[in-house]
Amino acid sequence: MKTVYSPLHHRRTATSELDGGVLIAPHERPSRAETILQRVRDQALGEIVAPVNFDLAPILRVHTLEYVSFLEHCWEEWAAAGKPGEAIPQFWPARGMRQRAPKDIDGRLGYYALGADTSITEGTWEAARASVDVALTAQELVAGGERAAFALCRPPGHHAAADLFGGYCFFNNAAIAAQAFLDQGAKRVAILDVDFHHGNGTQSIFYHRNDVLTISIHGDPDLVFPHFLGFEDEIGEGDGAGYNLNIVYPPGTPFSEWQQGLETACERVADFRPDALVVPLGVDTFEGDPISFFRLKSENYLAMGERLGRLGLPTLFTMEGGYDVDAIGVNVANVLKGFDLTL
Ligand SMILES: NCCCCCC(=O)NO
Ligand SMILES: [Mg+2]
Ligand SMILES: [Zn+2]
Repeated sequence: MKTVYSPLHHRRTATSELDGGVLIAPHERPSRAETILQRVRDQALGEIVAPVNFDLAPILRVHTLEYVSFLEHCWEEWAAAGKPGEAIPQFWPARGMRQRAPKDIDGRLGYYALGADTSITEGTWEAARASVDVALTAQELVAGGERAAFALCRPPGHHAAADLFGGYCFFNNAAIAAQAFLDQGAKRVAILDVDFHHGNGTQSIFYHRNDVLTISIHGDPDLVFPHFLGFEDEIGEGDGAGYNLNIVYPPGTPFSEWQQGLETACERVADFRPDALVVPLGVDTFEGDPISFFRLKSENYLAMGERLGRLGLPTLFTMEGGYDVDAIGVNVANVLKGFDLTL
């Protein structure tokens, strides 16, 4: 399958991530994308394609104008305020306070952030836009007849909601691509998130709709980020009731357990009869991942890809998490290889 990649991901090179009370070198770093790209090339998985540049219209089908404008101008406002470090939120509209975006940049950062783990830096806007272009270019390949395409997105997207950033995400690449399928005539799209973390942004974007089925298999939010969404009783609301499925697993879950969730998810996708499948592909389910607690092994990603391929659907993969940089290339390529075995 083809891979879409943009070197503009390098414009997102943050130097600080708040973790454990200190600022660390971010887990979500440029070497992740470069390692995956090298493995895709070494394995000759398919052509590497540069993205087409899209305007804001597809982004605004998912994200609010106020939020997009905040992201575009945040860094310049932060720098103009004379702040010494990277733009990191400190204050939130907590319970009992007014849920509105103030004028001050500190207040605006907290209003639009779901956590303090994700800084905004000079170049973040450009990299996030390019990551959307990568996803939309891959979506066009699939809509144009390719059985599957891999959007090597960086920064990732599945934690980003209509007006929220965090968990290293700014624009929800997978949601924007899913909406593009619908805007081009698809009746139903399924999103099956295999990242270790709950795709809270994706869930909330489509929570009241029945034209997008959102499924996520992830670590128990009672024990891990995003902490406040992703529980199994979240099934959708209104027209969307029954069109959201969360499958939650505990620490130490091996592939033999995890794949039962994948089977449940795939059967739900098949029942939904979508015109396209979007797979937010995080490989932080890996046993060596530094911030996660599942125990998948590299060879398991072949079986993961093969099961997804057996759905027989036009499929778009969007890169999400995975922070064992030594293993990320092998693990991502194994999903794509396993998928291609079913062609
Ligand atoms: N810094 C808190 C954890 C962020 C998780 C990022 C991720 O991999 N999401 O899928
Ligand atoms: Mg997931
Ligand atoms: Zn993740």
